[in-house]
Amino acid sequence: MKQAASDPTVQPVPTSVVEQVDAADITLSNPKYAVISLGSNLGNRLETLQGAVDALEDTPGLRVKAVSPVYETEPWGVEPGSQPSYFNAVVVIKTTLPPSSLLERGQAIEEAFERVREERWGPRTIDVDIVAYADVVSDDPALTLPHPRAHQRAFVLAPWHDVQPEAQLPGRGPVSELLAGVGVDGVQPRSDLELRLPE
Ligand SMILES: Nc1ncnc2c1ncn2[C@@H]1O[C@H](COP(=O)(O)OP(=O)(O)OP(=O)(O)O)[C@@H](O)[C@H]1O
Ligand SMILES: Nc1nc2c(c(=O)[nH]1)N=C(CO)CN2
Repeated sequence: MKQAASDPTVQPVPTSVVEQVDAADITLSNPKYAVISLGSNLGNRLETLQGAVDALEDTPGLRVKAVSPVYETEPWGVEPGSQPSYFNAVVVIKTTLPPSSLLERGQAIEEAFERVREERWGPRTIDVDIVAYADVVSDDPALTLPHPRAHQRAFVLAPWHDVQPEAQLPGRGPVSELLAGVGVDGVQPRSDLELRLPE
């Protein structure tokens, strides 16, 4: 209902709030694709990855569009043999959540699986990384987009390439070329295992 300009109960809405609401409206009517990397090297790795896929699909404003094959991968960035091997997979989603809310949701899923942060690149029940969000490029340390190490990681590029062979990593180029550059050493498809796309 339109209020009379002289109505003393009507407070002006600050411009910053109007901008935030407008931004949220645009996001809501304009879902974006994003790519999420999942990794686990502690506990029941396959069950944990499936739990993370299901938790993503249970998120309001988020639909899982594709789930990659499962790979068994050598731990990256640490002394060889110092950690159990990982199971890795990539999930393509469509979402109305802004990047910051997607990060929060990923961190809540990590907490739900009792991930403990002890050392950099330490073993973990589950790691949920945002590889890319639409064509957003940002160097914010709290959420760097695309993920700052995704282009160096065969455990991200190989499963992503399986589900989106034509994909591009914003600012870095075609996933197929990045994968050819890093090679697939230490990254084995586990075709005996499968993650389910939630119904
Ligand atoms: N694209 C991103 N996806 C997830 N976290 C990110 C991203 N960019 C920045 N971060 C920040 O990185 C912090 C550390 O994340 P995390 O503990 O998962 O790192 P890690 O998985 O051990 O290592 P890596 O970042 O190399 O995968 C998070 O608290 C988060 O704020
Ligand atoms: N193989 C493999 N290595 C890693 C992984 C991972 O998911 N798979 N995650 C890391 C931190 O995100 C560090 N190293």
